Amino acid sequence: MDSLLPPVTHIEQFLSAKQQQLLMKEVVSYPLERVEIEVYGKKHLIPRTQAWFGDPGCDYRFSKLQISPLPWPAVLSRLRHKLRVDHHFDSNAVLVNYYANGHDCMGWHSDDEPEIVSGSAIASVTLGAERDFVVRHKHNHNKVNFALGSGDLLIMHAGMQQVWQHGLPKRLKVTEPRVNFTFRQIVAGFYSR
Ligand SMILES: O=C(O)CCC(=O)C(=O)O
Ligand SMILES: [Fe+2]
Repeated sequence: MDSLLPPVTHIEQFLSAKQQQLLMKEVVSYPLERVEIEVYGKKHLIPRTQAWFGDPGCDYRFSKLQISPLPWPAVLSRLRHKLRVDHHFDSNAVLVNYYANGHDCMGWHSDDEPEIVSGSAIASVTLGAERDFVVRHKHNHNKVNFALGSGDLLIMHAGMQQVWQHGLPKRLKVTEPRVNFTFRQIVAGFYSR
């Protein structure tokens, strides 16, 4: 696969204003954490906070940390259901990332961890401040920018993670928070035996 465009679908305003409001209200109660990760032997605090929700057994490994899922909160569970109904998108876990302002960010990576069902799609829902989500081809470095606004859905289709990386660069002029939810398909029990 050596295409010019990444295999993604961007659906603006997937969530209504009311749905966004309900979700934002719930996010305030999430136990968001700024975890410490080790990169090339050096410890860093991530430039954002996060929480991991999912079905039992859907553990996730982040740097050297193994994180067990918290049970699905009500509104997030409804959003998972809406993805299934509207887009036939099945997931059993979601990573919530909270970017307090444009100083918070996420570096280049692919969502290709071994506990993710190989070749599965990932659905990303955004709330709050609009931010650029940048995708680049692993080999030819072709870059594509998606301005993700509040309520938008971005589906990264099967096979994308093997060929493309993505990241959320700093945008120092942004003063408002942004929340992102990446719904994933995890191999349940991957780390428990
Ligand atoms: O915040 C975003 O839009 C990206 C999040 C992401 O790439 C991830 O959670 O792996
Ligand atoms: Fe990602």
